[in-house]
Amino acid sequence: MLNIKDITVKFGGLKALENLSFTIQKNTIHSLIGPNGAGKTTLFNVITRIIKPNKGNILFNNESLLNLKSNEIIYKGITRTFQNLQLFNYMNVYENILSGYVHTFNKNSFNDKKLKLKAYDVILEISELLQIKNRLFSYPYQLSYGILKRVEIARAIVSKPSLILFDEPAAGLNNQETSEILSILNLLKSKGKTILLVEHDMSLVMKVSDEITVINFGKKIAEGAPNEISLNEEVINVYLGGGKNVKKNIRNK
Ligand SMILES: Nc1ncnc2c1ncn2[C@@H]1O[C@H](COP(=O)(O)OP(=O)(O)OP(=O)(O)O)[C@@H](O)[C@H]1O
Repeated sequence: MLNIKDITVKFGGLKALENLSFTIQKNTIHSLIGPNGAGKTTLFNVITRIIKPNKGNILFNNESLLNLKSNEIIYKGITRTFQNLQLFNYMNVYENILSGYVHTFNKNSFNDKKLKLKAYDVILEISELLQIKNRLFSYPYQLSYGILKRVEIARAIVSKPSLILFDEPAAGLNNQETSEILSILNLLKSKGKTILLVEHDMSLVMKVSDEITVINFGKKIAEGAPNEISLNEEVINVYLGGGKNVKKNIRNK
């Protein structure tokens, strides 16, 4: 479904990504892991056309994404969530979710009653799925971080994308909220979605992933199923074996 082909991104003298290639199969949960600064968010920014790579290509269903502008990606069926919440604080939950849907409107159809009703139906369906229906008219400052994460997911899926990029959905969440994220990811997969997940919570990654790609300093160092990755010596050395992430994993178990 998504072919990342030989991507290199340079920031001045720093190679944030170097000849990175991997493929995400349709209707799978594919995780991208690696230490801080490995290049994970940079790859999300390349896929969503925020950053232009110096080299390589990204093919989505065999079509290059590099010919598109950032705001055209959604029409191809690709959406994302952000590492730090990017909700509109002056909008209520309904309006925030609607902001992920308005690309189907144009300036002549903004007052079209039928379209508004359709948007209402879709938002209701999505908010029911994510169990935030009773929060639709609350404002972000009134909600817990866990609920806000779900609102952001609702906004990302309201356009019915086929590929969703999740940038650290469990960051800052407690165990209960993290297990809700696990259920949401599995639910989306059961509905036919394909997911690219960037996440530091290894307990979540190991439980939810079909395939894992590991990068370090912008280069792929391993790829495989969770059981293979958790036994891979290089991955253990550079990422799983010590420091901050291990502490995080223990905290999240
Ligand atoms: N706009 C930029 N300008 C210069 N350097 C950047 C820029 N964006 C990222 N970098 C650098 O590129 C490297 C990769 O960063 P990136 O944010 O992609 O890592 P990451 O794997 O997502 O890290 P984390 O797990 O901490 O979120 C880092 O060394 C970072 O400092």
